[in-house]
Amino acid sequence: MTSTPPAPRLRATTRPLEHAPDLISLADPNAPMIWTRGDRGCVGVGEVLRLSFSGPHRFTDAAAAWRRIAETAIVDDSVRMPGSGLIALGTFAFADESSAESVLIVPRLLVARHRGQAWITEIAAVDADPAPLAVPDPPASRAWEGVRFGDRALATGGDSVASYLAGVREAGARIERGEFEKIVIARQLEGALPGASDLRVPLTRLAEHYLDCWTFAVDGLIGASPETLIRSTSGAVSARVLAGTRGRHSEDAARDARARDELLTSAKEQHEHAFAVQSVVTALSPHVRDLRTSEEPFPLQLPNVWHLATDLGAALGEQSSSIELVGALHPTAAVAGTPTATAVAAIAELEPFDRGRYSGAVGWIDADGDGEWVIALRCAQLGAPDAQTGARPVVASAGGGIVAGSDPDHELGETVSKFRPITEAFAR
Ligand SMILES: C=C(O[C@H]1C=CC=C(C(=O)O)[C@@H]1O)C(=O)O
Repeated sequence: MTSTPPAPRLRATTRPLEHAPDLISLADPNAPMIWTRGDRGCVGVGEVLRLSFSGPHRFTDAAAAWRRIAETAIVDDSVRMPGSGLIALGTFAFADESSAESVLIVPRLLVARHRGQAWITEIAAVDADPAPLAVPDPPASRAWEGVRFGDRALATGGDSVASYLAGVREAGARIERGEFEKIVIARQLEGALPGASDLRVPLTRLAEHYLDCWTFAVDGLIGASPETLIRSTSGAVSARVLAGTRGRHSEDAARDARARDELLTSAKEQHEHAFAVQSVVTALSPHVRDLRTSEEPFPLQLPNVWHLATDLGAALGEQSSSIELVGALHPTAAVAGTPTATAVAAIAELEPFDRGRYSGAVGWIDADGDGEWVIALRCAQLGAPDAQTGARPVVASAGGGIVAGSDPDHELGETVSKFRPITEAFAR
């Protein structure tokens, strides 16, 4: 279960920078710590504190541990922007039983920008010597040979695509029998990243192509997610719910427009989307006031897919930190199903792997508990380097919502579109 060392007392000092540096270029090529979207975001350099959590109480444990650290910290912040002062980046596993660690990491230096403004934060134990408040030089470029992905070998030795299709068919049969209404079934790809690869290459590609997504790298989890689980800033809360997908046809404008219109008018996709919105509204309602949603689902255009999207806004009704809100919302019907508990139990039965952090949460939290968290989608997890070759395993995951009438082959095609951000970013 969760194990946390006694929390050191931290000091965080934030000062403005005259120029906004290129964030990704400053990241550690081997272990990048990045959170960025368009002209906003931050890069962490070095690590002062790492807290690990696991099991069913990982969110409440993390919220409590962070509250203790924030309460005793000395924060000297002359910038006062979202993401200035004391910050931790984090990633949380999908399943209560997952063997993947959930972590909060406090970087030693954090360089951040928000539109035209930029700043630097130095964080250390109160009794440690302060580091200079200067932007470090970008690390030298390294090689990039890329990753060739293939279907992930099953522990049982079977065919992973056949196993995915069987899982989708079985899910459909259970929906017909009335066991649940919606379930999200995923599959995995795997590859090997050569030793000494520069992970700033795939991160730059993700950030440049997926402008409506948060590009992230936290503890080896790398991706670009379009789905905001929760953003909380000074009492205002927002979220973006996605469910319902069509692959893009960027080479053929008429076909692409048909795919979008089909998505908007499909009763099945609207039904699948409604489950996801309802799960967020139900989970968020006890924590907020004045909850409002966009009138109708709108088409969100990404380079690889169209999604049905609904934006939510509300006022925070009580003193919940952003991690507590993540814990209340997770897992939404966009990654689990409806009803939640039945769907989660069936996922454990029908998917022949531990999802790890895929479809969990990734984001950041500040000393006031404010933060931004997305659902960890369109992502891959890097493993430990091989002792001899230095190569690291990379596992990518993608899934889709199954409702009454879902077609297994269509669902398989949808996962191919959802893998594209990762397979293309990690290509040679
Ligand atoms: C589960 C995934 O996507 C979710 C988010 C948006 C649309 C989805 C869908 O249409 O099925 C999924 O609910 C994934 O990308 O692996």
